[in-house]
Amino acid sequence: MNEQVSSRDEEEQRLLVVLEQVSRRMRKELSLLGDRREDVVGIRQDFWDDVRMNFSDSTEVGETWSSIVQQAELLAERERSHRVASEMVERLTRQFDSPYFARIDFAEKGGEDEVIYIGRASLVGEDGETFYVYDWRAPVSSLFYDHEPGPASYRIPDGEMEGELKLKRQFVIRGGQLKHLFDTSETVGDEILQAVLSEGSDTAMKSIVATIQKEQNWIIRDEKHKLLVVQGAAGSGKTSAALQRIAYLLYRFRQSLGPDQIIMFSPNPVFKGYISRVLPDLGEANMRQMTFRELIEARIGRRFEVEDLFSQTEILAAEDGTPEGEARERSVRYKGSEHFFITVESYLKRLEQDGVRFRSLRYRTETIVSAEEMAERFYSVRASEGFGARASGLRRWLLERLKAWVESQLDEAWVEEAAELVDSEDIQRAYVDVRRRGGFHDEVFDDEEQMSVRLKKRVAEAAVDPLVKAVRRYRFLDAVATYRELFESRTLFTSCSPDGKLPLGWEWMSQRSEETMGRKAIDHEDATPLMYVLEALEGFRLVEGDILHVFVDEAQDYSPFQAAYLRRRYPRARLTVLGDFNQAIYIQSQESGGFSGWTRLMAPDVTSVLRLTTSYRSTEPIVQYTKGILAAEDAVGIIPFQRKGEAPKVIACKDGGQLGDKVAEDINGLLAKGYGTIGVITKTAHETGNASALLKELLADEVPVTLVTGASAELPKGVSVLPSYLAKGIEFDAVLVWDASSARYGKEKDRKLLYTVCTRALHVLHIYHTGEASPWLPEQGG
Ligand SMILES: Nc1ncnc2c1ncn2[C@@H]1O[C@H](COP(=O)(O)OP(=O)(O)OP(=O)(O)O)[C@@H](O)[C@H]1O
Repeated sequence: MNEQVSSRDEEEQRLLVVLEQVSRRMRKELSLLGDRREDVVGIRQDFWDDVRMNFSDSTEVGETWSSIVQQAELLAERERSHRVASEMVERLTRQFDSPYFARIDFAEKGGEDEVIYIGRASLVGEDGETFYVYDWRAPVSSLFYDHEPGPASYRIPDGEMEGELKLKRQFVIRGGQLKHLFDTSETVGDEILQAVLSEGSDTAMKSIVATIQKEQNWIIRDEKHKLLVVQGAAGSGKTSAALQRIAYLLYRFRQSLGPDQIIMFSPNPVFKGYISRVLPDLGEANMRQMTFRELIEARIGRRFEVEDLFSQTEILAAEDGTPEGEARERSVRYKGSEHFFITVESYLKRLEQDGVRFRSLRYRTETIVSAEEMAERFYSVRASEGFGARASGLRRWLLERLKAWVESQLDEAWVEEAAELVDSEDIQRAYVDVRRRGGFHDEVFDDEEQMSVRLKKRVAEAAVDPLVKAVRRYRFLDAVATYRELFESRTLFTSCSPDGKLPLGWEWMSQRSEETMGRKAIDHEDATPLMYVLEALEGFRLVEGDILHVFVDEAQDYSPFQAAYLRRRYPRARLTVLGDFNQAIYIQSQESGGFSGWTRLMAPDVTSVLRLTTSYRSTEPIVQYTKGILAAEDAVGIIPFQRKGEAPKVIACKDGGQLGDKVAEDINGLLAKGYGTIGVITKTAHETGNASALLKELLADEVPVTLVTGASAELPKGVSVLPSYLAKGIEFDAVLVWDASSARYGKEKDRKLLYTVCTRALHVLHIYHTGEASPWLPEQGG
């Protein structure tokens, strides 16, 4: 019997032992769950029976109340333990399917060999001491990811545990059956990684626990740095590593960190849906997810019409080459820059002395409090108190002024007249009010008088109610006017700018802000600076101090200004920032080469910049081909993972009609071959509409064609037609590029966009074009 066969037998035996343990636990949990479920249902049904309802006097009411509270608490407790038990059952079900994926034999220095099995979750025997399986996040498990057999060590709370790694074995277990077993000398065996990567893609991302690579493991387990910046090639596993890192942090700091204290910034709603299954599959709850757009909407979207990044991109593409387009592009680049951030910062410093603009409180034509009075009050508080104390002081004072104004109006004719006209419901309320205050007793004879005062007061209060609400929300600060001032006064701008200069095109920007903000429209490039000014004036009262980890994916697409804003908004958070400068497709961040805005956010000693170079997503021919799209110096650090596949194809078409026909034919062929997800990627949303309409016409009804828009949150199986910027971060079995002609992708700035589009492919890449092909497509394609 050779060694491999005997170890297979042994492992099968051992698997049975583990599965027996899992099923024992399962039986126990299920019976507990059954009991608890009955409990919960029982309590719900008897809830009101067991509550002693008695409202005859105040003591009885008190007792009734406490018996309600008691029942509710009991119910909550049972429901909580019911939830915990059902989560446990879910976990055990997953464990029954595949309890572990690796084994390591490790001997501590001078110690015995220890056999350790590693899985998605740990499994401890009923004695509480036998570790059948270790969680992949346990300290000892890092041996599996970091080392080959030989001398090895792993981190423990008070140092390093050194020893020798004697065996490293990988398993594929599915449905409780041992499918494959490999002993490996590589860090993590290529066989399994090959197998995983050759699978068809799904509509949602999968976890990579069993095949995490060494460099990825560093990202996942880093605890030392406050700012982790990862530059990684397309498909190198940045997003995967980020999600595994979240799972790791939730495990490592489970006493002090919850999923609601972690926030992930995603590039678009489609991506949000795409990654939402990974953490639940790992048995953890999802972190909060947001797009930067949602942040803007929440902060200023209710009051203004704020342009989004996608519309801005489409407009810039449409106006490309025109003088208007060039001026706009310059403004977009500038307003995202660090130069502008510093300018705004020093403007804010000046505003501490003077210059904040306010909005008067007016009722009809009467000014209740003028902007000048507010300014005087605001600046009467010492600057050292900060904007926050000044603004909240002013807010309090304004609320009092509004109250006083209500009192002062009671004898005014407009109030008296309006009070005569109030409806019966108001009279009723006034009556209740007066009664509550002790009115309508025999000895009191001014009830009528009181009623009338009450009614008048209600009238005056209702009149200023919108003002009170606005003051509560700090609307008296005119952030827009304050911000616009920077583009109204040349001398003001130059005095704040770090080099004392106006940016090129300042006049154009000045005119533009008059046109847009004058009609309550905010260009996307103004949204973050405006938000920043607004929040600064309010003293950053809405900063989210409870967030402890912020993850930013596709970080190359954020402007330095946005990076600085996020840092400010989450002051206590550690940042994990992941991106690829080769995929910087938005004008707003191209100036900074994609990253400098991030790497300078924190001090160098708490910052770590890491690189991921191996590209796992695409086959080797696709990686080699897409490297050729980039400038030679940008393509240097991209290494394909060796996985075979067909060479990408470039297909010339006579015109749009022929292009549609050929793509449709291609789709039929690919579906027949079993490819589950096919992405037809256009440059802009405008083309997407046409392409999907055409394909729906050409393809049989049963072929599922979905038009993916900015609002979609789900990526379906079958054929998705989507614009380039919504394809960010996601992947398809086959990518069909819709019209990569030189007319569409001819400029230098289209190069990275084309690269981003083509790198979405796992197995098949077909590039269609009409007329001349994009100059960025490498020769060897056809
Ligand atoms: N260690 C790994 N084991 C298995 N699969 C992996 C591993 N690392 C990455 N992959 C796979 O490679 C693909 C790309 O990963 P991911 O989306 O995380 O890369 P990315 O760097 O964020 O890509 P991009 O920047 O192009 O959006 C995914 O299908 C992922 O599952």
